[in-house]
Amino acid sequence: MTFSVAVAGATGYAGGELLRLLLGHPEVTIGAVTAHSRAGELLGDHQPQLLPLADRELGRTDAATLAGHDVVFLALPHGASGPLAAEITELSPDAVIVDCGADHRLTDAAAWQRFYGGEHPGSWPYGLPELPGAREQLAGTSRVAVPGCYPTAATLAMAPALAAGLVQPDIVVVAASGTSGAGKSSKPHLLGSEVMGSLSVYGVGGGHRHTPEMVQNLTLARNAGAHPGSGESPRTPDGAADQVTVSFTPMLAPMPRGILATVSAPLTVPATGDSAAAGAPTFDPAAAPADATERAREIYQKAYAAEPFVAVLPEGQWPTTAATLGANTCLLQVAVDPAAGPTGRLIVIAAIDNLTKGTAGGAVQCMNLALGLPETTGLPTVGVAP
Ligand SMILES: NC(=O)C1=CN([C@@H]2O[C@H](COP(=O)(O)OP(=O)(O)OC[C@H]3O[C@@H](n4cnc5c(N)ncnc54)[C@H](OP(=O)(O)O)[C@@H]3O)[C@@H](O)[C@H]2O)C=CC1
Ligand SMILES: CC(=O)N[C@@H](CCC(=O)OP(=O)(O)O)C(=O)O
Repeated sequence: MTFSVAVAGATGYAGGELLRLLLGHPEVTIGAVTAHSRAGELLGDHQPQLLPLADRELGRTDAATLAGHDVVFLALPHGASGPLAAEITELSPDAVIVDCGADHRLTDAAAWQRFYGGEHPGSWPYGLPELPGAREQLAGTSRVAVPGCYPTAATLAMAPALAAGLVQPDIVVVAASGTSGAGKSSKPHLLGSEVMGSLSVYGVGGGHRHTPEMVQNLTLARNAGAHPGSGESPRTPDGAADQVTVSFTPMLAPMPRGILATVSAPLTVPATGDSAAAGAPTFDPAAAPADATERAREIYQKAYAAEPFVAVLPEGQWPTTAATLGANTCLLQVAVDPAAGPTGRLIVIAAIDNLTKGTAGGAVQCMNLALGLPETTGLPTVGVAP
């Protein structure tokens, strides 16, 4: 038996990548493919890379067209998926709905209000299976909120260090993204002549809407590590004070896809090995390797040993976006700068393809979990390099 899937937003970048992956998925058949301004046109006119679907007519993005499928992927602008999901559910109560947009990612209504505005649409199970507890929530779910692309890279980069108590909860993220992250609709700052041959920043000073998502994920990772049912008390009696802080600076890189993130935080224990420093590490510095970078590598290798899509590269190798293109992978490398600040600083480099592990690949990974399929079904781990 195969599962029928529909893709709303099939003319967009996320929709196109979803269809590329779904065409190679052995357990699904592709049903409705829908669009907004291009409804009624042929998919092949907008996604020429999807040759087997070139003659498919684009349907309208409405509940009637999307109902009757086992799975519906929504790859629509922010705000469009909440009401549509409710209408689809009325017609197809058992459908699995996977939302690639931001509408259902945040649990904190105040953060939603501040960064997105309008009424908080509520939160759905968060689609990053590698986050503590998430895989269990996603198994058999009928709702998935696919993470933002930058939060995927930043969370995978820093969660193990926070969970292990290796770093203080004071995180700095600087990440460069390819232009497809901004979607297909033309924007003046994304014209070829503005982007080519130039690297630029935006959302500087805490203004980017992915900041609260990173805070949410990294706080969860830290707390999961701090007291994972061991009877240990939380680090502070006041839950809010336990929150991780994130300073995030995004950059636009002159390339179509890929994210390279540099994520760093001060160590809890000085890199030189003096264990009398601030923080309450759950790892044992006395039993860990003397070299701080080696210590960090050990924590990351252990954290991701069983993860099919996250790899800590061999010592001396650094992640590149090219090595992840088209693959549902996140490549990591860690280093400690012992001279940075009083304790030294952990630096983690993460590379993903924003459209694959950063959106559509992550979405298919979650669909697999929701449907009870092996998590890796239909997902490439081999990148297209150079
Ligand atoms: N690009 C990325 O790297 C990532 C994207 N996402 C999320 O995925 C979603 C889609 O992004 P992306 O593919 O990049 O965007 P695009 O701009 O490339 O595509 C948008 C799609 O939505 C359709 N659409 C436009 N307006 C409406 C509307 N009012 N109602 C219904 N459908 C509409 C478009 O149809 P038509 O062409 O017919 O107008 C098109 O199919 C967004 O929520 C985005 O935040 C998440 C993570 C990363
Ligand atoms: C380069 C670029 O512009 N990237 C997008 C993020 C893409 C993404 O993850 O999207 P959503 O949160 O919108 O789903 C941005 O910074 O707004």
